[in-house]
Amino acid sequence: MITAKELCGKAKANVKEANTEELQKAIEQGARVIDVREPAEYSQGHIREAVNMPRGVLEMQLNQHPDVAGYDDALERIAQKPLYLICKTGGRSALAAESLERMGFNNVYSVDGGMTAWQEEKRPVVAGE
Ligand SMILES: O=S(=O)([O-])[S-]
Repeated sequence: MITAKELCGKAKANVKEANTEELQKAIEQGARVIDVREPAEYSQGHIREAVNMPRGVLEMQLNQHPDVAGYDDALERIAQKPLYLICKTGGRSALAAESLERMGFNNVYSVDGGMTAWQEEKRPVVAGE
């Protein structure tokens, strides 16, 4: 048996991580951001450019991302740009990144420190849906 913290630690060791500085630059360059927290957490404060797809449904909903929804090759399209996953502190996003890598995505980053770091650094957030 391992704890959730250990599970996340193993995932973090397996995936590419980015810090908030790198995320901010990536957003400026057009990268996509998916916030994998639950809707109630997202609505309390999120990055303006982030689309909410909770970790529990991410793999199933990815082809419905607003940038690619409706295309037969939605997943191939979403894979064409770097994808940054963010959660509260970087645990769920690492698990989610691991899963997307298993689906064949190789340009996926988990944001280390998550929204906690983003907000501690006073980077901009918006509330609501
Ligand atoms: O997994 S978590 O960092 O959002 S608590």
